[in-house]
Amino acid sequence: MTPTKRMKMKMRKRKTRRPNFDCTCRLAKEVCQLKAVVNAQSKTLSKLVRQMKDGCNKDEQPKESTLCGLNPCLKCLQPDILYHLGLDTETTDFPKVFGDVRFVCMGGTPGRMENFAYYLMQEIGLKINAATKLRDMAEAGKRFALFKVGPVLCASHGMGCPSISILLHELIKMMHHAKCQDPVFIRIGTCGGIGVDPGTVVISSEAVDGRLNPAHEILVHGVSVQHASQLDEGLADDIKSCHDPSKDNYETIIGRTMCTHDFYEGQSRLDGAFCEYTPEMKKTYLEELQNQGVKNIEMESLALAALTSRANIRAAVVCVAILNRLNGDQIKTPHEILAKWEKRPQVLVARYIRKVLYFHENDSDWEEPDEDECEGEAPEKGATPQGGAGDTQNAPPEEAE
Ligand SMILES: O=P(O)(O)O[C@H]1O[C@H](CO)[C@@H](O)[C@H]1O
Ligand SMILES: O=c1cc[nH]c(=O)[nH]1
Repeated sequence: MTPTKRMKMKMRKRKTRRPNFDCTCRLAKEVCQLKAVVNAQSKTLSKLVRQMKDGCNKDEQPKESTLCGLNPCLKCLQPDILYHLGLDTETTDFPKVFGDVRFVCMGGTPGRMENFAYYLMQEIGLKINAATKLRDMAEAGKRFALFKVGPVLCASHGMGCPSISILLHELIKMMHHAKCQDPVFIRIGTCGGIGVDPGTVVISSEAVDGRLNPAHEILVHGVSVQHASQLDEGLADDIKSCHDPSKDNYETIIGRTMCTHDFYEGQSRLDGAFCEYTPEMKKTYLEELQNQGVKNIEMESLALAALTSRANIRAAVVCVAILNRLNGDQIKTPHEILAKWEKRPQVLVARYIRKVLYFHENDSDWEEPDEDECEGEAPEKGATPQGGAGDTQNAPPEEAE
């Protein structure tokens, strides 16, 4: 047989085998996915059994939350009404419903946070089947969206410090009433980069205002009050360590974040409805920010940093830069690319949460699942989990970008 004939026959054979191959591959993936979920759940079960054995005589129910510095009058509010979340302490048993919360993740839009909740469900092994539906727990408040995935709350915060402040007051009270222990608050968002490539993930070391002052200023009784806006350095490092340069084709950096109360003039844009400065003045200002170690600009970090540190809550801000402000103001990147970039902070934070939930110092069998075997993006809401051929000991397979 001539080499060309042999090749043609091989190709024909390959073609006829393809449907079978695809089917086996899909089946194998589904089996692995299921295996991983079962593994993750049996892990949680063993942990519970271990806790039961270890701590039968211990008092398991904490008496108070670990939060501090809160309003002393909270105990007099019976019920306490969290108006914008549409929840109150009379009709909801906070310790029962929210007592297990360990992470509170926030981002600007309800859609992003709903997607993130579904993604997390899969990543932390709580997605039993593709039809699992999440309920918006703050629907009655008609302001913010709130989803709960096991120990993780996912909330939308709208735009700007006034909006996120209202959410934070109510979430912090929720953590207090629910007697939560050491909850960690993380904002996953978008930002304008300063001298960084679009698509880069910036984790904030601290939040500063337009004067580079690391404080969130509010007016109380007409008097200016400033609250320090430090963020948790260790947490920022832990989240950064979840970036894997060999697999993630983008950079993750830590730097100062400037937080403004406006997207246009506050961020020295030239494309707002009003502009009373020159392009040269803008250039000088942004370059000064860059010289001072500012890596990005967004609009909520000051309030988040200040309110959480007042309550003794560890917090982080993880944002993807959707443009480099040194190169322009308008966001021209196509929507599909923006949507891809928006998932980068989510993937990083999901990895961090998985690590905290599934890694126990005493466990010798911790094994990061092999991401090479998992293909695809973080899924859209309600989508069937894809990829995940990794057979893991502890956690379900992780979706890679
Ligand atoms: O991507 P999100 O979380 O909405 O955050 C950023 O995007 C909004 C401006 O477009 C501001 O809220 C800013 O902080
Ligand atoms: O430039 C930007 C982009 C996103 N969010 C901001 O606040 N500014």
